[in-house]
Amino acid sequence: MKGNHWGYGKENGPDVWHKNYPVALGSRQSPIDIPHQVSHDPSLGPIVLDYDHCTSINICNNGHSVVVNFDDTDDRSVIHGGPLENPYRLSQFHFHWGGKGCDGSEHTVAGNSYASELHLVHWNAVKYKLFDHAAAAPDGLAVVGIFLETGDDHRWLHTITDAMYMVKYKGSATDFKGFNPKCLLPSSLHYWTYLGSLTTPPLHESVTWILLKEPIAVSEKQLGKFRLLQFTGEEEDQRLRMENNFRPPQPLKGRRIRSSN
Ligand SMILES: CCCCCCc1ccc(S(N)(=O)=O)cc1
Ligand SMILES: [Zn+2]
Repeated sequence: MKGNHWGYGKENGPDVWHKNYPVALGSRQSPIDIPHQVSHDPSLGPIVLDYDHCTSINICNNGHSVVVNFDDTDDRSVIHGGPLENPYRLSQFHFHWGGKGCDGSEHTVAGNSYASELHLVHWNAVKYKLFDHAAAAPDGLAVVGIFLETGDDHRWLHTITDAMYMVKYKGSATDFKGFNPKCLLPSSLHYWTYLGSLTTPPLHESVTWILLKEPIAVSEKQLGKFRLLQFTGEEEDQRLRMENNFRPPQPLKGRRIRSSN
């Protein structure tokens, strides 16, 4: 049996990650709860997502989530503005979700969870040569978080859920070209922002979080397709349904959360 790798089960879940990743008990961990009252910062400009020339490459199951990877060898898809001092390159996006009828977002808003949370992961290629370097630096990453709530079918999400049959097992991947994540954005780009961390090991405290206030609607049927995925590989005896792959909110430890208008 391979080492006790981290996961979301009883034996290897968020409550024990600190054993192998002591930063789990650090001072800028994510996710967090966004309280009712957040200071509005008029100096915070709008976030700009320049994804018109983005190039998606593939969709894969990494044993923790379903991930769509992008070509980030140049500045073809970047975000800038808002709290960011540089443009940050889009590297990948992925989701976190719950079980049947259970919520699965990572961040919560005034104690309320959403059904799921989409993370658009970007890195500071101005200051760092490689994603892995940026992922370990305090100003290395910028992740845009979008809440998913259950409602009508999402007109563009089906292109992702339809591909999930091809990546059911951990370690599987398939081509996924021509997808522009702009189609997953809500109508308003109003956001909350704070300094935090990766929400999975290695839990590096390297993320400027930008959480969009407005959720997008997806249907229960579409969410159900996420749960066809498995944490386990095709060759493993255990068949573990991929669900509840979220870390609960962590202590704020005095951090300021700012709100765009
Ligand atoms: C040195 C390699 C680090 C790989 C970090 C991969 C990763 C990216 C984003 C997130 S999340 N859920 O905070 O958006 C978690 C993990
Ligand atoms: Zn994530």
